[in-house]
Amino acid sequence: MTLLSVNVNKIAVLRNSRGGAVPDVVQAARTCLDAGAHGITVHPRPDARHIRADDVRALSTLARERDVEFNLEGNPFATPRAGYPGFIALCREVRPAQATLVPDGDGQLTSDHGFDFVRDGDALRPLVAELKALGCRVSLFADAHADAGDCSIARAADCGADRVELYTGPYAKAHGTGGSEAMLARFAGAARRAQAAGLAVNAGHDLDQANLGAFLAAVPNVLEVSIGHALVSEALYAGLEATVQAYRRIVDGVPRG
Ligand SMILES: CC(=O)[C@@H](O)[C@H](O)COP(=O)(O)O
Ligand SMILES: NCC(=O)COP(=O)(O)O
Repeated sequence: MTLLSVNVNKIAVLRNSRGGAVPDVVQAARTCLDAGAHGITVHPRPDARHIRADDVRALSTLARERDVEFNLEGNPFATPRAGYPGFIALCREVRPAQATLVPDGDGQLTSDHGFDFVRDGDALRPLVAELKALGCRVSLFADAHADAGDCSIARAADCGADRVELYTGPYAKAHGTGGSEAMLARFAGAARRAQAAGLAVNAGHDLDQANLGAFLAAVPNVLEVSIGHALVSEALYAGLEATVQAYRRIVDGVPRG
């Protein structure tokens, strides 16, 4: 079974564009949960361009009230600054059910790569251990490399992680082109290598209603997808409740009518 975690970053983008409190990020998250989302994801960034520390606290409270998973994503190596206490500090404070570590540069437009587990392993290991001691499940953002070479995804297990989140941007880009089948085979291989190393598999980035079904059909045992940009965009046309319900039908494997 694949769980749907809705990323509400983009609700905060809209709110911040006017500097007020509308739209309400917590109300949007509540609507998603009421519509069937299994959890909520946010990825606060050091420049606080969308989700802010206070949003993290409020959404964490909502997730606890609703007994659903709160997935906090971010770069554990980003420098804290005014308004951004740092990813690990936020995890210490709110203890998310899942902490997903992502190797983004501070000014990056969006996430576009996973960890290099050979290079980053020694730095990740103590952070993963601390997060697990806090009670968080730990997932590491990972590329689906074409082969099982030195940067093999299986090395995420040596860092102590519970899961990897496959960075699905390259698949989304290839979807609908001639390269889609090869890309799906690449992701299925990466998932199998991770699972063989004892890691469970999540996936996310640029997944949408058009590409999600084929991904889940081809890649074995994806436990969770986190989806934000496309879902919030599609909700502009169809409404948030109906859009979340449409994603639920896809992750639940309900054939499209
Ligand atoms: C790790 C990942 O793929 C998402 O968290 C994505 O980066 C969302 O971040 P933005 O909403 O800032 O693009
Ligand atoms: N981890 C991926 C995520 O939370 C949402 O990514 P996107 O759907 O906004 O690209």
